Formats: sequence, C-alpha cells, structure tokens
Amino acid sequence: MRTKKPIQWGSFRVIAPYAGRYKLWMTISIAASLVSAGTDVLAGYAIQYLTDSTMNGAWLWGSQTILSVILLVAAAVLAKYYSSFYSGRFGFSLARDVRDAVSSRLEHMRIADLDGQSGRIVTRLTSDVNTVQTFMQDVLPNCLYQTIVFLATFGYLTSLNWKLSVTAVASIPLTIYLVAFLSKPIGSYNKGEQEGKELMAEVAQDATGGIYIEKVYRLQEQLKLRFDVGSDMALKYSVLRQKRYSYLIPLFSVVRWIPLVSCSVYGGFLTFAGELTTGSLLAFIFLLNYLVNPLTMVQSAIGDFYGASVSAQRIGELLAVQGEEEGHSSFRTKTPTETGSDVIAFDDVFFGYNEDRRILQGVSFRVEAGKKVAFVGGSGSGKSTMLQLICGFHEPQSGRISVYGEDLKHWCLEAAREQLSLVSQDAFLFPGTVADNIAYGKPGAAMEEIVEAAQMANAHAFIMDLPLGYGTPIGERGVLLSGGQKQRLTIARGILKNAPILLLDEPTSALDVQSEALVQDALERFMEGRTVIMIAHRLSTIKNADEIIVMHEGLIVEQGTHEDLLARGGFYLKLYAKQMGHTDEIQAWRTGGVA
Ligand SMILES: Nc1ncnc2c1ncn2[C@@H]1O[C@H](COP(=O)(O)OP(=O)(O)OP(=O)(O)O)[C@@H](O)[C@H]1O
Repeated sequence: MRTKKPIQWGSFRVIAPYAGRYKLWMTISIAASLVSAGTDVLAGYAIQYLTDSTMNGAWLWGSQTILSVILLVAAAVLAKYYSSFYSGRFGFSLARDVRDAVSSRLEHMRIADLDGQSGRIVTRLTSDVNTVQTFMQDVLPNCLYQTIVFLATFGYLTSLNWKLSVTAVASIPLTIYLVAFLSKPIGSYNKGEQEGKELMAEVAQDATGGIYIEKVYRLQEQLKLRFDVGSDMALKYSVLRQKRYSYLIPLFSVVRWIPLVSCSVYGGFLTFAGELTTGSLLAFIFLLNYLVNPLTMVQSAIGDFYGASVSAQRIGELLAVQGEEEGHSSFRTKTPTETGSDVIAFDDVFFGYNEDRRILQGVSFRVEAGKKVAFVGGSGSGKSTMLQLICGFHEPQSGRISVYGEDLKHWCLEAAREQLSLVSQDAFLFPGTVADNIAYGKPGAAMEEIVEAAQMANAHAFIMDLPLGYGTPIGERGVLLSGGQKQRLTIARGILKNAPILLLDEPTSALDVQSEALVQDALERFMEGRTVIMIAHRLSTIKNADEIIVMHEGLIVEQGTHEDLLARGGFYLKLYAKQMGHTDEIQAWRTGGVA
C-alpha cells in the first residue's frame, strides 16, 4: 500500500463523490465568501468616501450614513459566520463519509491485505482523513475567499488609479513562482512524517495487544527500538518541513514589504501630483492587505495542498484495494436445500500464502452432511490454513473448494459464511457486555435465546456470578474472564448463530484439564446435528469422529476411522501412542492386535 504515484489534483478524485453530497453547504459557504469579500472592499470604499468628504468640509454623519455602516457591519458579520459555519459543516460531514467508506471497505478487504496493516489503516482513518478535511474545510474556502477578495480589490483599486494598482501587484508573479518552487518538498516531508506515525501506531497496537507477553518476555526494549524508528522518522520529516517553513515565512515578510513600500512612495507622489485623493490613498493602503494576504497564504496553501494530495492518494489506495467478494458471484445467497451433495469438498487444492512456498499440495477430501471429520498432523502441516480457505479468507491457487456442491467462487461470501460457525484457540471477545458478545451470533436475539445458548455452552452459571450478570461489561479482549470462560462465551455465540457447519480449530488446546472438560462438554452439545470439521492436537477428543484425516507437510497422508488408522500402523498410530504414552503398544498394533 505504499504511495508511488506523483502527487497531483487527480488524487482528490477519490474524495469528489463524497464532497458532491454536500454541494448545498459548499454553495452557501462560497456565496457567503463572496458577500464577505464584497463587504471588505466596500469598507475600503467607505474609508475613501468618508475621508475625502470630510476633508472637503462635508458633514456626512447623518442617519443614512450610520444606517449604511451598520448594514455593512451586519452583512460582514453574517457573511463570515455563514461562510465559516457551512464550510465547517461541509468538512466534518465529508470526513465522516470518507471514514465510513474506508471502514466499510475494511469489512470487505481480503485477510491478506489486512494482515499486519493495522497501523497503516488506523493512520489513514485518522491522520490522513484529518489532513484532507482541513484542506477541504479551511484551506480551499480560504483560497477561494482570498482570490475573490483579491480580484474585487484589484478591480476597485484599478478604478481609483490603475498605475498604482499595477505597482501593487507587480511583484506577485515572481513571488508565487518562488513559493511554489520552494514549497514543493513539503509534500514528501508530510508523507515521511505520516509513515513514521504509522509505524508508531503499529508498535503501540502490538504493545497493548500483547501486553502480558511483552512484560513476561521483557520485550519493552525491542518494541521501544521499533517505536523509536517511527518516532525518529516522524521527527526528521517534521523538522525538515519546519525548516522549510522557517525560511519561507521570513521570506514572505520581506516580500510583503515590496508592494507596501512601493505603493506608499508612489502613492504619496501621485497624491502630491494631484492624481490621487488622500481618501483614495488611505483606501489603497487599507486594501493593500487584501492584495498582499493571498501571497502569505500561497506558501502554506501549497504546502497544505501537497500534504492533502498525499493523504487523498493514500485514502484512495485503501479504497481501491480489491475486495474479497471480487471474483465471486453473488447468486448463492440462500441456505442450500439440495440433499445428497457433500457439505464441504476439496478437489486437488494447492495453496500458498506467497509464491515461494506451497502450504497445501493437492489436498482432496469430502465431508458429508452431519458427519464429523477431524484433522490431525504435525505443527505447520496446513490444518488451520485449510479452515481459513473454507471460510473464504484466502483463495486457492488451483483446485476447487465446494460448499454444498457449489464452487466457493460462485458463492456470495457473506452467504457462505452464514453457513459456518468457527471456534478457534483464540477466543476473541469484543468490547461490550456478556450479552452483547453472545448476541453477535444472532443480531436482535431475545434475552431468552441468549440465556438458552449460554446454558447449552456451560456458561450460564459463571455469568450469573459476574457482578452484573449478562450486563457485565467485558473489557477489550475480555480481560475479566478466564480462558475457559471466554471460550464458552464464543461457543454460546456460535450456538446462537445456529449455522449448519461447525469449524473447530483446537478450541481446548489452551485450557487446563478442568476448563477443558467444561468446554468439551459444551462442544459436544454444539456439535449435535451439525456437520463438523475439527482440528485437534489431543487425539483423545477425536476418537469418535466419523473420519480422521492425517496431514503432513501440506499433504493428506492417511484417512479413516480411529480404528482403521491404528490398524494401519502409520503416522496416526505413532502420534497416538506418543500422546498416550503407550510407545510399546506400537509394536502390538503392528502385529495386528487391537486393545
Ligand atoms: N498468514 C500467513 N502468512 C504466511 N504464512 C502463514 C500464514 N499463516 C500460516 N502460515 C504458514 O503456513 C504453514 C501452515 O500453517 P497452519 O497454521 O495452517 O498449520 P497447522 O497445521 O494448523 O499448525 P498448528 O498445528 O501448529 O496450528 C506454517 O508454516 C505457517 O508458518
């Protein structure tokens, strides 16, 4: 997701559809800016008129003049209020919509694109969106206002004396060119700073997510080193940017003097020569700010433009990432009704997370409705990978995975996942209450259903012992609960979902014997009447499976029932005897005896 394309206006194309939704607010803001620019120029005219009239001995402070001044002030105040309020409203709504779009894109992103990208994604959702928001909400309207006020002022001053107004703007083109040229690197400094921040966000996320491990293994030093790389990078680029601003700002102060000094000298000369009234000269000096201010704004606006275009480009990259549904048909959205076809089937499936290494090497198996199939094998043999493929988290490089006889590619992934419940080793709970966490299995579930699911999952008793029962909030990742309790809540969630296919990825392997018994008991009830694919290290838990498939280095090396496999005297027998501590029984099995 690295930014490679050159920075350009085109980067904002991705933001345009969201900005287009708030055209009305933007139009009000622009119209108010126009009025505001008009009142500013009228103030200059008022100065000229009142000064010249007073100098000519006319007393103008009658009710009409006072009313005009009041109206002018009221119009200026209202115009500035509406311009600021509606540009803010536009900016905040735009930022909300862009964040929503990014976050709904995240939901549909492929696991491979999300893995290890949390820091980058968080930075894009926060810092990059903020940068674009500030640009659209403050910088762009201000540029527009400054341009309008500049043109109106220039027109008015030209009508007073064209020679003096040409003198006032003579230095502008050179200044703009200089600034555009000198501000250019600011975009890449902003990008470097953002990347440093992304790295910091990643480390902070790792550090909080793995806080226990970090403390026990004393990883603080290592994480700190990684964090420092990010923070040094952010510091380096922000200092470089500041350095640039630091010589651009004084340069601009000096540049501002040029029109001021030249207009004062030349204007004084013209007044002395009778070509300009005193009031006109005062109006000139008063309005000169509106000619010069856009100059001071140009340098920061160009820097902001480069910064915002980099951010827009990074947001665009995130929005353009291919969704996991792409390449999938969406016609299978209903629960299948066919009978007879296998619930899950793998046909010669090859898969690797990257080009260099194949994890599954031509795996084929079938799972019939209502059957329980267990996968066993050494660590890294590809068992969990296979479950991930069934869930559609990754796609095989070749071969076919079918669900209810239909290629997974032809399923709408959401509909396919409706058929599945997954219970894994990592019992993940979300922030919220106990009831919320169970109800994620069936949005809108009634309390009775939640309690019933918890009872089936052996969770009701411990939930009732919690301070607020089902209403007890569980912290991020359920810090209040033990491993077994968390696992029973995820089982209750699965029970409530009531999907016909159950995937179990070593749900009890991290538990002690007592917790394991409670979870196993809950799982037995959960498995009833469903098609189950389970991965287990403890072979005692899968003895009764209808079929056991043994995997080794991405290949299926044996399959059959517990008894078949023991009798075969191969991998499975070795694994079983090793686990049971019956190594001397291997010999007995090899000679044909079954205990
Ligand atoms: N997201 C990933 N990116 C790259 N490689 C991965 C990824 N996930 C797993 N692997 C690799 O794929 C191989 C198979 O992993 P998998 O988790 O499927 O094995 P397993 O049989 O379930 O092992 P275990 O019993 O230890 O859980 C391993 O070598 C692992 O390092």
